[in-house]
Amino acid sequence: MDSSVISDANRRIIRISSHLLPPSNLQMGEEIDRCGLRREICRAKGAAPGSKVAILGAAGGIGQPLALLMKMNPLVSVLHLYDVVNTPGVTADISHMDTGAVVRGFLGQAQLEDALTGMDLVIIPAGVPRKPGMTRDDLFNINAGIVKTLCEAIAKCCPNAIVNLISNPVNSTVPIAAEVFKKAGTFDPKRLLGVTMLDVVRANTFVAEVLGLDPRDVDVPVVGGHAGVTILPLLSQVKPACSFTDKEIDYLTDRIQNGGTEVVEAKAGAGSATLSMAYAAVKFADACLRGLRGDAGIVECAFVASQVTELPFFASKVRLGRGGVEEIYPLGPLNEYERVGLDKAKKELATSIQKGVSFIRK
Ligand SMILES: NC(=O)C1=CN([C@@H]2O[C@H](COP(=O)(O)OP(=O)(O)OC[C@H]3O[C@@H](n4cnc5c(N)ncnc54)[C@H](O)[C@@H]3O)[C@@H](O)[C@H]2O)C=CC1
Ligand SMILES: O=C([O-])CC(=O)C(=O)O
Repeated sequence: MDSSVISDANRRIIRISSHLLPPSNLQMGEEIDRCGLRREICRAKGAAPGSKVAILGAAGGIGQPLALLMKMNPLVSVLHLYDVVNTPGVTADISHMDTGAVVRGFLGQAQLEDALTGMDLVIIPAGVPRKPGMTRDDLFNINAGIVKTLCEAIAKCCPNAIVNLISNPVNSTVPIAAEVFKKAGTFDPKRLLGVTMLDVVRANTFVAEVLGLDPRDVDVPVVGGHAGVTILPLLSQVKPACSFTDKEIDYLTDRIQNGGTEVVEAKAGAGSATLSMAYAAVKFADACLRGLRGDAGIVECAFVASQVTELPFFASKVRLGRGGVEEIYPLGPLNEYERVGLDKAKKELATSIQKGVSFIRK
């Protein structure tokens, strides 16, 4: 086991760079803080109110800024950072922030169960990102196995946690997670949410640009899924109420559906959206945490098990509450342009969902 990681579960605590405290100096059961002092010397802090949150893939391009932003979230009392690489450094760094959440790092498969035990919310940005020329589905072969392994551990260690799944292709990874949970007997459709918030964030931004408004005042429902034509912005339902020319509708639909590719191409091989995704993930996680706390009227779009269409999973507006997804809203009236888009979206989604399901059932 790597001893350079902060881990209460092993009663082994190192709060500085591991090179200052060689792992070989530590015995199981020893508790040492940054000055080499035993932990019992430090005065105990009462348990802070708030939720316990784990990020799986916390050392990655999304994971690091996501960890930073979750450490700043006052609804978080404990923040567990898990990855297969680099968590000691990320954890040491983030843990110096003078905000309330207690941060602990976990490195490698051997510490996955400790990372998950007791968590209320698990956010998963683990997995490989796209390079130019790839589709999200091209990530399936690697990311499907990663999501499977992580979800098996969630089913075992925190079966009641809310899961926010970011890893692509979301249209397939959410069905994979559902199948893993079903196999383990822990599936609760209210608690598994594919994160499509970045599509909404982009849609709000691009629509606000066209309308000459502040994006914070704009609300665009984006339904369907999270890849290409499955990303369906409902421009007829934008708030505040407005109208668009045909040219604006074509431009906005194309830009929203291909926002991810725009970033992948601009990064030219260095990955996909990370900073805007971390922002979107935190916006979504914060909504889930406010729901868990019992706040009323929290509505966001997410890719969930659904009966809104004939497909078993679909992204649409959902109301979040203490149990996770408490209500799934129908799509509302669609215009002809959106009905055509919906048919295209459903066709591709059906294939992607089936691919995820078959990966586990095979
Ligand atoms: N849902 C959405 O809207 C979006 C999804 N994504 C997806 O998020 C995923 C992550 O993207 P980035 O952070 O940019 O990639 P990245 O490569 O920078 O980071 C991924 C992290 O996952 C870790 N990882 C790999 N295998 C793991 C395992 N078995 N357990 C735990 N951690 C593991 C890696 O070590 C790495 O630190 C990609 O699949 C990407 O396509 C990206 C942007 C938006
Ligand atoms: O495009 C990608 O590969 C990453 C992603 O999902 C997004 O930015 O929407």
